[in-house]
Amino acid sequence: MSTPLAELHMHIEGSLEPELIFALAERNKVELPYRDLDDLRGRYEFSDLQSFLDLYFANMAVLRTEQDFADLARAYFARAAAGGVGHAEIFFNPQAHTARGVPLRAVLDGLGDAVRASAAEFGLTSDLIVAVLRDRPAEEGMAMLDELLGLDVPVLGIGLDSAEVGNPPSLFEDVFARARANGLRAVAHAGEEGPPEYIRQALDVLKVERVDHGVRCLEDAELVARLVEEQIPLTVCPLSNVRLRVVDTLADHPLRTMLDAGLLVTVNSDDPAYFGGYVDDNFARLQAELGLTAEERETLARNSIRASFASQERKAALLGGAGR
Ligand SMILES: Nc1ncnc2[nH]cnc12
Ligand SMILES: [Zn+2]
Repeated sequence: MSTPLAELHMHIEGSLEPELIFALAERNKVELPYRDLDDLRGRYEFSDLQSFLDLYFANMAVLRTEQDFADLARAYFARAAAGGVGHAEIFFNPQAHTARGVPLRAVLDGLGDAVRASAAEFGLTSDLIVAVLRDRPAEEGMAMLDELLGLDVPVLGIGLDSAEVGNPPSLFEDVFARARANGLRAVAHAGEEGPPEYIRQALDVLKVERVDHGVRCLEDAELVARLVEEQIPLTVCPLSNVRLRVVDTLADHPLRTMLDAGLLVTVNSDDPAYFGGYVDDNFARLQAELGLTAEERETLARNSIRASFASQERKAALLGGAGR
C-alpha cells in the first residue's frame, strides 16, 4: 500500500462544488446569477488568479450557517479520504464570511464539527489554518485575528492568501507577529504570481515555516539554495498552476525540476472544485502528463507528512502506512 498523503494547501471554500452551490442556494434562499449547473460550470475558465478569485468569492454567498460549513468540510474530507489523504491542514477565509454577516463562531463551529467527525469516520486527522486576505487592509486582518483568539477555538495556524501582486507579505508583519506570539504556526502564499522577493519577505518578515506555492523561487538561484539548505517546505499545486496560467501545461510544470534541485516539495489541490480535481487527481494527471514515477509519488507523499504540523506520533503512524 502506498503512503497516505498529508494535504497542506487547500482552501475549504475552494472545495465548494457546483452541485453544493445550488443545493445551499436553495436551502438558504439565495438567488444565484446562474441559469443552471452548466451555466455555472461554463464560467470555470480563468485567465489569472484574480479572474478565479472573483468567482470564488461570489460563490461563497451560499455559505450562511454553521451547518453549511459542516456540510462543505464533510464533503471535502470524504472525498480526500477516498483519494488517499490521511491528514489535512485546511485554510479558511473568515473575512470573506464575516463581511457578509456570517458570525465567525458559526464558521468555526461548522468546520470544527466536520474536523472531529472525519477523524472518527474516516480516520483522517485535520487542522484549521486561518487565512488573512492580503488584498484587505492589515488592520482588518488584525481585528479578525483578535476576534478569533478571543473565541478560544482550536486553530493551528495562520496563512496569507488572495491577490498576491501588489500586496507583499511585509504589510502583514504585525498580524503574523501577534499570531505567532499566540502559538499559531505561520505559512503564507508567496511566489505564485508574485516575485521571489515575496518569498524572502514571507521567510524573513512573517517568519513562516512553509511557503504556499513558491514556484517562482526558481527565478532566483540564491533563494533556491536557501530553501534547499533550510528545507523549507513548498506546497505546490500543479493543476491550480495550469488553470491560473502560472504554467502553460502540466507537461511544462517545474515540479520535477524542484524535486531534483533538492527542494522539499509537496503536491496539493488548492481549490479542487475549481481547478479540475482533488489531490489524487493532481497525482494522476502528473503521472499521465509529466511521467511522474511511483518513486517520485512516494517521495512527495513522505515530504507531505514531514512538512505537516502533525504530532510526531501521527507522522509515524502515517509513515508506517497505518493511516490511523
Ligand atoms: N491559489 C490561490 N492563491 C491565492 N489565494 C487563494 N485563495 C484561494 N486559492 C488561492
Ligand atoms: Zn492557495
